[in-house]
Amino acid sequence: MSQPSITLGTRGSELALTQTRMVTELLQAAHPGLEVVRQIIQTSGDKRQDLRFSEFNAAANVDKGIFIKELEIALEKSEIDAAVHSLKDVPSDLAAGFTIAAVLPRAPIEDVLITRQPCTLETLPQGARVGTSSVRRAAQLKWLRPDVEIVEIRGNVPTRVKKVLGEQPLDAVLLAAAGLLRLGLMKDGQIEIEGQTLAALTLNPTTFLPAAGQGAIAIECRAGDMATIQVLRALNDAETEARVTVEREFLKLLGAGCQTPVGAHTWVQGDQLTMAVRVFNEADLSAAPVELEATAPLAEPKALAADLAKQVLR
Ligand SMILES: NCc1[nH]cc(CCC(=O)O)c1CC(=O)O
Repeated sequence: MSQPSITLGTRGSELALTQTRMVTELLQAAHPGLEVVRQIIQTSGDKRQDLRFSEFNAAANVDKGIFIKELEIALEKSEIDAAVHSLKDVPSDLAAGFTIAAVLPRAPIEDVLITRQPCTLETLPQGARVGTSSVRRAAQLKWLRPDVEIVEIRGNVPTRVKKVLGEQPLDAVLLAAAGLLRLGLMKDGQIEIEGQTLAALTLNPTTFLPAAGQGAIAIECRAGDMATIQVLRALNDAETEARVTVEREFLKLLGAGCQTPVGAHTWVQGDQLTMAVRVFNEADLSAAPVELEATAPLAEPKALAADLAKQVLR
């Protein structure tokens, strides 16, 4: 009898490979004897790391799934059975014919402020130069600290961390805690990189709102592939699923992509799900954001998203 097997597609970045290793181990634990094969696929997002931030955002706006399109093509051709993604990078309006079969238990959702000396958003030096590749982070930081200068940075996570080192260093960079933790770069409020120690302040998600889906790993497959869906479903975390469903549904109802300046923070208390959102005006990032919060039964994440989206669009 041939051994059952599943082929996982992934991007080739260190973070993507780490996340795929996590999925592989969880699949093998849930299904003893299952063979898990890995296939690395380069995406157009990986090829465009040389583009400037604004050009990249323009490209990403036209083509929302810049980090996932090639993986979906491989799924369509049955070259892979499932694709492992950072959910944050997956468009909220998933292409037809695909489904997110499982989301892993969520990692910390917060953003992190990385500096050479310990520092907060309040004590960042006047006029500090801060690197980010996210309009959501840029808009929120400018809102809290109008004096800072946002510097567009690109590249993978370690490359971005290193922007606070070297010859003309930035004063700070902002990155997701999840990626730093998964890469083993951050521990006890510090980052160790190239023999240097940096300060890493985890930002309170009620003050600095994370991206929808931040910290969640999603596994996507063909919507009609029931055998694969069943295998993947064993890894799904119900609470994470409810939270990311409301966050992503909210983005979708706003017609927003991964580059839209929207922060969303969700939490679960008993059988109640709450979401706080902060929505900036894409055409005028310096305008005051709309800030709202609402609660609904945990079992009705889409109703909660619709309620908040209606209020924002009003
Ligand atoms: N867009 C890049 C990206 N996609 C997912 C993560 C981190 C891991 C996560 O949020 O799940 C990152 C890097 C970052 O924003 O710091």
